[in-house]
Amino acid sequence: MSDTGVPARRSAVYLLDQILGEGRLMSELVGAGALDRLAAEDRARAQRLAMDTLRGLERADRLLQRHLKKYPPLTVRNALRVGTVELCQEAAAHGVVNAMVELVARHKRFGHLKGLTNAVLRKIADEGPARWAMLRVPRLPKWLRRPLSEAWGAEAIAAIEAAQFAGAPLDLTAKTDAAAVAEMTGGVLLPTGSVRVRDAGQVSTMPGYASGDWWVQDAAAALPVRMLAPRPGEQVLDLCAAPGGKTMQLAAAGADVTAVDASEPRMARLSENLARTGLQARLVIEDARRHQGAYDAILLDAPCSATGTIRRHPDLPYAKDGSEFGALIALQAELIDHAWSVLKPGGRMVFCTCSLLPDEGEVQVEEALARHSDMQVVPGAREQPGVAAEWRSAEGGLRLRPDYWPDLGGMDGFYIACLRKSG
Ligand SMILES: C[S@@+](CC[C@H](N)C(=O)[O-])C[C@H]1O[C@@H](n2cnc3c(N)ncnc32)[C@H](O)[C@@H]1O
Repeated sequence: MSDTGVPARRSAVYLLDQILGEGRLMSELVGAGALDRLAAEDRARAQRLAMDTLRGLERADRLLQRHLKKYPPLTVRNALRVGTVELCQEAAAHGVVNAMVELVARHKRFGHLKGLTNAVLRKIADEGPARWAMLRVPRLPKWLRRPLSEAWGAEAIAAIEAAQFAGAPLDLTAKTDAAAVAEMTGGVLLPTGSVRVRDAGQVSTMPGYASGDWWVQDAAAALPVRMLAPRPGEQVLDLCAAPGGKTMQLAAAGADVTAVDASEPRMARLSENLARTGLQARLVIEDARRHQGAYDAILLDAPCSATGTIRRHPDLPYAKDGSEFGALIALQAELIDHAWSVLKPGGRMVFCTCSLLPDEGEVQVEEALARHSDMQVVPGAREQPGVAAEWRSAEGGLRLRPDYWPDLGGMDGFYIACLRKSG
């Protein structure tokens, strides 16, 4: 980080302004170059500060409320929030306060609020850390909490929120030898075969990254391909493939993979990932609903609300409001129906989403079964190493939640079902 820490903190505040004020996603902002002018270390630091602040936003606001008669403009409020979260996570108080005061002082319109920033953050430095620990685990915004509570119950939501507040470790999928990857990265081998690394630094400098021995993939996200169980030489279609975590698993298993995705920039990342890992797939940039062919097996990782990934993407509940979910659910059904038309009789398809909403999982499969008389669920596909019986859902799929594996550090929320077409 730069000496003063001001550039990283200023960028963290900018990210928060855009997420909380404009409803933009962190990935969109970073992809559009919001952090390009920072040094690599500052880029990582800015993102970490913004994400930590979003995870702790409710607590930060409660502490700040005590010292503010009225809310300052969003940028200053966000500077106070970042400072509060840092102070309560035991960063050196003088560094944080000085950096935040300097940042506000240099602001073209709000420079006059530097005195307020200084006074408030000094009070937070004195009493904030002790109070922070006594505040409740931050809750999801109501628009998302309500449907999730209806689906999983109050106790589960509290556990899911605790998992989201805790954040996520780094999970890796090995190209060939998971035990060797655990050894080289200092990680632990998880029951399902992924490798988990705690307190990982910069991914690209970790052992085995440049040589393509592994790729980053949450343990839950690694299960759909295990359930599809691709065989060497099989014609496998990976629909909605980018950036390619599952494509690489399919290719590493020896399948003949066609990867389709509508997004050119995301497909460029898939291409880079294949080059780094020395794996091969045929890449097609097109709308999956137009893709033609006849495949032995299909993996459909459909676009969804991504509500299962909030541990890693705490911006999502703030940038979104659920208004686009209806269109996503309709698109998922269209994708299932089209994928089914390019699956050979006797073939199998795994449908999955990184969502916690049953409408994007269990219900989607129940409705697909009603539309397709030649579709059956393959409940046996769930019998994978490390997969617990409690994760099984009634219609034959697998329901994964962030509050599972509490002692191991959780997992992303996912829904997965393996479907067979009558032969
Ligand atoms: C959940 S992500 C896929 C993640 C990927 N399977 C992996 O494991 O890395 C969903 C993808 O669907 C793509 N997508 C959305 N609508 C699409 C469509 N109509 N046709 C093809 N791809 C689409 C998005 O570009 C995005 O890359």
